[in-house]
Amino acid sequence: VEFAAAVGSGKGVLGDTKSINTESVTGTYNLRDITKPMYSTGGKIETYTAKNGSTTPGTLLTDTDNVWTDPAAVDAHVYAGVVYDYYYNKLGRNSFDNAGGTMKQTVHYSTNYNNAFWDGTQMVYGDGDGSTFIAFSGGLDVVGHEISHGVTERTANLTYSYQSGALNESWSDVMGNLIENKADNNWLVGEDIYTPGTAGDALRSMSSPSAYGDPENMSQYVNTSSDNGGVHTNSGIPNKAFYNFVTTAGVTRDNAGKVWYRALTQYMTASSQFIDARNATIQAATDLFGAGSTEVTAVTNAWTNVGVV
Ligand SMILES: O=C(O)[C@H](CCc1ccccc1)CC1(C(=O)N[C@@H](Cc2c[nH]c3ccccc23)C(=O)O)CCCC1
Ligand SMILES: [Zn+2]
Repeated sequence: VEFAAAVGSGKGVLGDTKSINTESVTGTYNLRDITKPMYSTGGKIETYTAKNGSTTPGTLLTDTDNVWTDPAAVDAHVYAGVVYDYYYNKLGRNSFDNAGGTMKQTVHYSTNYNNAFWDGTQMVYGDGDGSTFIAFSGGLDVVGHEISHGVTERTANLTYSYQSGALNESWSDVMGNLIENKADNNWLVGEDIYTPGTAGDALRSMSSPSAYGDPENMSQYVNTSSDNGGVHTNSGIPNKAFYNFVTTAGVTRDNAGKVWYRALTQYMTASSQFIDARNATIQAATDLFGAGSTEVTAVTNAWTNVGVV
């Protein structure tokens, strides 16, 4: 068969060896995953390299022996598959567009690029400068965060500024955390790719946003025009609300994810403010678990605790 699914191997950014879904094409291998349900309608996961330039998507990565030696590419590819699986299996969503759209990502964007982003159609990952950051695709929560921007854009499409932008940011942090699902119930964001020389630090904390100088109550909302109105800072308030909700006795991580996803896709809109997110998550929990449920009580208290009432 000319185009066949194959399984290769390679080391990720943190040096861990993992299997990779690739495509074999007469004597060479493409970094293309054709094993997902979306393949029935042509959807794939494809990983490209910008070769330290800034043209995307760049060049589809290939390899001659299916043993891959580009850690940033290995993780971008494998983690995109993990994100696809979460949305498909847990939330019934078929790729970022819910239409089985091919997921593309580009690694080695620019030089020493200390960031990653969703560009409206694909994920783009920098390599970091090696001291403040290492390759951004090495963080599963980061990959989940970026792909979730694609989900948000195709659903509520929360305007990326001020309160709606902070909600946009928070929903990406929440989904990234749910997908990463670390055993130690880690509530940090970007911990795997931030400051390789310092253990235990991160970009943000969802359980204690204030540990990183971010607000965790409406009374601490930061009025600023920088960073599109502080979207990466004020996200601490809805992030803390989610943390409150998911850590309430009787609320599971899977059910919390269902509530957050239903709120985003059924009730929130581009101009939603924090109060609208409160109402959307209460309504979603009511839809899913009933008016007097543990989940409804928990989510109501979660927002009240952060001063969104
Ligand atoms: O997706 C996002 O929200 C962030 C994308 C930011 C961006 C937007 C547009 C063009 C370029 C970059 C990327 C991430 C982020 O939170 N970035 C923060 C923190 C950060 C990363 N690298 C930095 C370098 C300097 C200052 C802050 C940062 C930011 O851009 O604020 C998300 C998870 C990890 C990286
Ligand atoms: Zn983001």
